[in-house]
Amino acid sequence: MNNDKVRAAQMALERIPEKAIVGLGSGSTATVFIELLAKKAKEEHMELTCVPTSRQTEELAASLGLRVVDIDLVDHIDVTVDGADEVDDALNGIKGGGAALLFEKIVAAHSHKNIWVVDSSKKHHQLGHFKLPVEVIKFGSRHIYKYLDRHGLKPEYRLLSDGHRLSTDSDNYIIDIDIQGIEDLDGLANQLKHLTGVVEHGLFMEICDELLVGSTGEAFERK
Ligand SMILES: O=C[C@H](O)[C@H](O)[C@H](O)COP(=O)(O)O
Repeated sequence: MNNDKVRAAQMALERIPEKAIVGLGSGSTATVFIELLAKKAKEEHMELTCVPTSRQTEELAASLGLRVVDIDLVDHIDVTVDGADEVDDALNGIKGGGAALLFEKIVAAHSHKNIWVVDSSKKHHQLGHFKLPVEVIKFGSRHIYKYLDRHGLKPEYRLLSDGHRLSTDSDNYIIDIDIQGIEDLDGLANQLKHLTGVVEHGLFMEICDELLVGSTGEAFERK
């Protein structure tokens, strides 16, 4: 197991109350957290209800004995622990490298606290090293692709290893775009949200409340 991920996950674990509704993120770092959480919950008889952010996370959490419920069955989520693909100094980030950005953003929006667990390679002064995932409805997606191309964003459909296009948990496509050098990310987020056929994008602005960096043991709170 990757030590940086374990350390970040352990730091997050300390922040989970004995009784809580917990949002479970997706990806490899979130997976480490879920495994540790399931172990601690069993050993310490924690009273947890968990809300997953992807089918994969749902299956994992249930298989480890965590109580998993649909987001619509809870009024709110106390704390969500998730990974990120890139984070800047203001704790804004890019997510969706594992194509789970839509459910992740919905769960985050209903969480009182959002904790991200990363290693220091994900931290950059400005976002754009990681391609920004944009989730689009399949119908007419080629037109969105062409729009993004015309705007110099170098779009690429996310493909599976067999060359077919990836389908998300909501049966949409992901188009990854290059946002290097773009300073007005709020403007970009707004522009993307207003494109008919775009379901969501992976820019998570002012969502992360606390960032835990496993490789250094540092914790940062959003100002
Ligand atoms: O869609 C996937 C999620 O946004 C993940 O949280 C993100 O890709 C980070 O994953 P990992 O911890 O595997 O680097």
